[in-house]
Amino acid sequence: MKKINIAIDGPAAAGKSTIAKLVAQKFNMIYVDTGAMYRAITLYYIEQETEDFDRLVKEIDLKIVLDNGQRVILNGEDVSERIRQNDVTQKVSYVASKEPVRTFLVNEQQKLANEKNVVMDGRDVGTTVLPDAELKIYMIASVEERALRRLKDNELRGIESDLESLKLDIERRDQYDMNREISPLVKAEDAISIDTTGLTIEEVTNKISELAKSKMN
Ligand SMILES: Nc1ncnc2c1ncn2[C@@H]1O[C@H](COP(=O)(O)OP(=O)(O)O)[C@@H](O)[C@H]1O
Ligand SMILES: Nc1ccn([C@@H]2O[C@H](COP(=O)(O)OP(=O)(O)O)[C@@H](O)[C@H]2O)c(=O)n1
Repeated sequence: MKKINIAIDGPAAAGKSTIAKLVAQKFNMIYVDTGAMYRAITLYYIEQETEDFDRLVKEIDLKIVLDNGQRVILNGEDVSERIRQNDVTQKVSYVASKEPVRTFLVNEQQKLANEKNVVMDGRDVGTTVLPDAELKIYMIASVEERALRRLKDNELRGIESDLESLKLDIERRDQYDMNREISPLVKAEDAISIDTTGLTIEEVTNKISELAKSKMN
């Protein structure tokens, strides 16, 4: 079987990470959550209280541990759970729109995918990080369904939220991500769109697995 890279992009809470993780497990590939990397820099931004993004990316000590899921280590501390909190979610799209932040992380992500065999999810993976990925998916779902899914996620994680605010937050973040100047969220021309509204996790995983198999042969 041929080694390939798979890029999964799309708006907030469309199911990208859930499906990317399962597809990676199925084919013994490495799963990379690029959103978590933007979230980690955002946490550092909140802690440092500075708008000097050049300084932030120079100083940051960010380690991505890629075994069995992904752990994010910021300055020696595992922040994998912390970066899901509301304060980070509120600011992440702003921080992710800054040029030094994007240049730094795209470079890190390209290094992670250098040997192929990764399933990487985010907003600009198919367009910017891995434009040569063998399979590109653009995953969408209705805002209502995405907000409901995130509500359940938050309940499980013990994060307080309500449906209406989640819907507003998802819409606001999508608008910001789609309209920023540098590598905005957009479907790559050669990406395959999958609308997961009303589909089960298994159905989406199977669909993408079939596509992946056809690229590996
Ligand atoms: N068909 C589906 N595809 C993907 N995720 C689904 C589906 N149905 C329900 N979910 C749930 O929706 C949530 C999606 O969140 P996540 O994978 O973090 O999305 P994203 O990475 O796009 O932000 C998960 O809790 C997952 O269990
Ligand atoms: N490749 C990426 C991944 C995330 N991001 C930014 O990081 C934010 C958080 O990404 P995420 O994947 O954790 O978002 P969720 O949909 O999981 O909440 C997004 O809203 C984008 O602003 C990005 O700009 N480029």
